[in-house]
Amino acid sequence: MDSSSQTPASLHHASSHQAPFSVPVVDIAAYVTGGSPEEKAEAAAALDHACRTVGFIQITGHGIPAERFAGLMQAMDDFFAGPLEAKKEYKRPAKENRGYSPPKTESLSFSLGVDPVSRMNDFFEAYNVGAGASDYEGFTPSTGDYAENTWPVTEGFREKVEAYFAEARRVALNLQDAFADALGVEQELFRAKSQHPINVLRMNNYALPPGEIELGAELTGMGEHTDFGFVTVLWADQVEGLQVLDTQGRWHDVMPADNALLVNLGDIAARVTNDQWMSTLHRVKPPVVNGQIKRRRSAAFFHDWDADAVIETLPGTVEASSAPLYEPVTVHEHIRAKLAGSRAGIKNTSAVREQARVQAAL
Ligand SMILES: O=C(O)CCC(=O)C(=O)O
Ligand SMILES: [Fe+2]
Repeated sequence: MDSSSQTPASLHHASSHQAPFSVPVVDIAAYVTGGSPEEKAEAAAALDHACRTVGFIQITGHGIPAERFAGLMQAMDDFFAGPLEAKKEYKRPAKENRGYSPPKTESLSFSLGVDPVSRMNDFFEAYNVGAGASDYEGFTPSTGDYAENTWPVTEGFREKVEAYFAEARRVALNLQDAFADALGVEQELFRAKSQHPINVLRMNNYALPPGEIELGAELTGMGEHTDFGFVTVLWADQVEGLQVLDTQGRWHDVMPADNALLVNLGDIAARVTNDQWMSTLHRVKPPVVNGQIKRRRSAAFFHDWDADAVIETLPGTVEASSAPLYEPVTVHEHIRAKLAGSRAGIKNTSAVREQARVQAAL
């Protein structure tokens, strides 16, 4: 998998005695097209191994047709190419997590309560869409996690993005069933927590206009963070920039293999498994070539469960002799604390375990 996962040369000497870092490739077709019990068991075992050791996976057999990806990329290109002032028309209050986020208005490391290394906000710009209350029939939310979307006038944007959103959501649900099998719990247990899931698609554009880069400055596309939810389905350009922290505290560049989607676990998965599965720290530092950022795009679909679902350890994940590592918390409370950090600059003080891992990184 040389082309999909590389260790920067400067890290080779430090890690030469360890197994090389790679993000496992798992074919999930059995869960997409209804494979045999044996095929499902094989995929579930491979997912379980990846979730215990890396927390990032590359999935093939996801069943998303090429034209859905092409549509998503086109929609992103058409919108982000517009002038900043026009894009700012689509800004929404931070707590709604919808619409346009201009460059340098968010700081993901604050979601962990960690100061950004550069003391500057992250330079990505993003457009967020998500499940609104009206998407769930007969549902009246008691929290503000289900804001309706704002759609830009960009021609075709809404249709293309909605079409991709539906596919990514389906993949997240296929994975959720596979994860239940991998953990040896009833699929119904996770489905019951996903009656009206907080689902968000964040389309990220890492690009800075020429002249905005101070060479030598510590530029961060997106600061180190763990994702907040259960599972993230991540489409990304095959351009370097995404870096993932391994269990030894070292960062590694990760690029998706041809036709693969990246998948990573979020905090909910780590909390319900009492950290047997990993909510892996990651960040984005796109390469600077000839004084210019090499443009990179990504689209992260977050499947975050219902706002009122309680995040607590699954049966069998806490040994009789040990205690749960996290207090039970609702999805709403957990997501609020993280978003207040990244989008409103209020340091999250409830991410003690994740914070310690960032600080231990080399
Ligand atoms: O751009 C990427 O590859 C990662 C994006 C990401 O981590 C996120 O949106 O949470
Ligand atoms: Fe992320």
